[in-house]
Amino acid sequence: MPASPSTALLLVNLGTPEAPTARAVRRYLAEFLHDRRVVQLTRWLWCPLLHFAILPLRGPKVARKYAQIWMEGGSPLAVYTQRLAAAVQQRLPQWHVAHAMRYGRPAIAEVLDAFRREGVRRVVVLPLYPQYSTTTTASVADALAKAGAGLQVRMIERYDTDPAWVAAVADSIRAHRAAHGAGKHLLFSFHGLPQRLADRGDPYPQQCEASARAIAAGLGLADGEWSLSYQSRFGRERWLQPATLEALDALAARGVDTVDAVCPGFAVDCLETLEEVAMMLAARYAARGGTLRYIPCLNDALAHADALAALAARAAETDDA
Ligand SMILES: C=CC1=C(C)c2cc3[nH]c(cc4nc(cc5[nH]c(cc1n2)c(C)c5CCC(=O)O)C(CCC(=O)O)=C4C)c(C)c3C=C
Ligand SMILES: [Fe+2]
Ligand SMILES: [Fe+2]
Repeated sequence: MPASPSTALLLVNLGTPEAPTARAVRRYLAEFLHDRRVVQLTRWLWCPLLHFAILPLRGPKVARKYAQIWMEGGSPLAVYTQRLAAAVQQRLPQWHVAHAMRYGRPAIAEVLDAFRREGVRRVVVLPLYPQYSTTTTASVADALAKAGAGLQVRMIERYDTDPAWVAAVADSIRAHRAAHGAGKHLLFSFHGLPQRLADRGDPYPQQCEASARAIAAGLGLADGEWSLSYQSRFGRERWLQPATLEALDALAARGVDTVDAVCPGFAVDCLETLEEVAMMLAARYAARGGTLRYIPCLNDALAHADALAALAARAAETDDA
């Protein structure tokens, strides 16, 4: 695209609490879990359950988890998303690059308002979810439909097998293994999803499989040297299988003493990678006599920023064609 100051790139992530406190976590979860894309139960059933059971119980419990990973600048998801946007801005000097959160702040609507005030006319929106899901990517599209009036908005729906992104993840795994030693097995752990949504056509699991296969191929791994699982289950219904916790228990039972775990569904590190995988699941693996080495997300790595900037530039060129 002919780069012009009237074009902007908006990186959108999920959102995260403003503080590691029960109150802030309740506020964040209340907005998140009222989204019908995320929870589809009818309101009369879901609202009492949410307000009188889930938020009061989960607020303090989850706040304690956030407290363990909190960074000087805030929640890791917020800090790394901000740094990633700054790194992408360096690669696209002619563009306005900003980030927003689907839940909480900076809100998508407020960033789009700022763009309008700055004279932006075209916005490429890149949800920081490599794999499309109705629960995440489509929810960003909903927010854009409400807040995007007067702007020419183009959303990048997926980048699950984008060659530059795949190479960036594969290189980060290779570098981590070179520095810390290679585990006997590489586990790709993706955020889970209710099986019901996959049965209704959510393409998320197929795209997770495509990402894992492409990254494993980039690393030259044979079939038995890697596997895929789904983490972060919420609620009681059946989620995608196999669950990461059970996959790790099975690897431990097989006597696999060192496992490398990587989470290529998460653009940046967050509660689900840093607390659940790198702390909780690693401790559980250690209790079974093994070692789980967590390989961080791409975060604000140069190769990540390059891959996302190239995706944005291509999306804008497609518009011009
Ligand atoms: C209610 C069900 C949930 C669905 C469906 C879901 C899908 C989904 N989520 C992500 C990415 C992230 N989720 C994060 C946290 C998180 N997710 C849920 C629930 C669902 N997610 C909850 C309740 C929470 C909050 C933590 C908790 O209470 O356990 C995060 C991390 C946020 C942070 O602040 O660090 C991310 C990122 C994807 C990609 C996805 C679709 C498949
Ligand atoms: Fe409610
Ligand atoms: Fe989630």
